[in-house]
Amino acid sequence: MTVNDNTREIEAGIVTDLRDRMTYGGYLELDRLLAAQHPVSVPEHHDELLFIIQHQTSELWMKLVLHEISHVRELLAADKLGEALKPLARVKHIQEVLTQQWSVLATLTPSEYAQFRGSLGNSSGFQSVQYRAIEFSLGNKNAKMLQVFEAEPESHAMLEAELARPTLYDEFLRLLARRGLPVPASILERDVTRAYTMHEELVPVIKEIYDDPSTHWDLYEACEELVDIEDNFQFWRFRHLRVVTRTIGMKIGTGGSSGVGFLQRALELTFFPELFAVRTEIGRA
Ligand code: HEM
Ligand SMILES: N[C@@H](CC(=O)c1ccccc1NC=O)C(=O)O
Repeated sequence: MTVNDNTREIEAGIVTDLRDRMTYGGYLELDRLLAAQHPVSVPEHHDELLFIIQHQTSELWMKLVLHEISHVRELLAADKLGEALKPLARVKHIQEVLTQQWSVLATLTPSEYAQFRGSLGNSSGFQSVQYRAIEFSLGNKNAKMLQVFEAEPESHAMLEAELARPTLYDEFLRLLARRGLPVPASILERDVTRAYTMHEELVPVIKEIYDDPSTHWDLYEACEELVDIEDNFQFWRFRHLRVVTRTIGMKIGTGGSSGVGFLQRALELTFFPELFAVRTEIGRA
């Protein structure tokens, strides 16, 4: 019964005796999750908790991105393109959350950050193994990045495995070839431990899809999902760059890089070059 005291009645059916039952906190291991925020500044700076949580939530979403990209690659290898479109769309939405989230950290002023930046030592996002694995899985491979993880054998092994694995785009192009599209052999046989680079000969193959979407509808849809994913990746990089610029200006990074200049150069990278190059050709004779 709702009495007019603006209070919701707890229904009789609601389980309140939770001894020996699965609970919310138990299932989610919240005791461990919520005990993992340890500011290192002394005295503790109020805003360091924001900094930690922004990174930890990003790492949780990155874990899911990797999980989904792995799944998509397995589905593509099994010729299940239709099924792969759902997890691919999920990746895109996670990226949107990750990009939106920058606005929370942007409330950190340069003065506040300067008060605890010194406590971070040489730690840096550059050392994020999951971030590097996502970059690798999308085609931005670089064996030199493994050096950073030599002191962390598990991370090193994970990244080494990712380096050797065909990328999302490799799997997609292999599927195109199995579908009868004339994907050049030089691409299908490429050394997958190297960064993917532009292959001009692939552009007319992709153009076949864009010139006749109804014949290749699922391929067409997949190409556009990949373009969304590259766009979203660039939006994340750009937001990072802007937050870094407003927070530390032109200071060098804690990881030892030049800072803003180094991050700026990442904006020149591309995962799926032919999917962008084809746009110049569409509608041309
Ligand atoms: C005030 C906030 C931040 C500042 C000032 C900052 C600054 C920097 C700088 C200067 C670098 C270049 C490497 C270095 O020399 O340290 C870097 C790299 C990186 N940061 Fe941040 N960062 C911030 C927040 C974040 C957050 C919230 C994340 C999310 C996980 C993140 C992830 C990364 C990643 C993945 C890299 C490597 C990028 C690449 O290799 O292109 N950063 N950051
Ligand atoms: N590289 C940043 C420090 C930083 O942002 C950071 C430090 C520890 C863990 C993650 C970080 N995030 C991104 O680089 C800086 O130079 O201020």
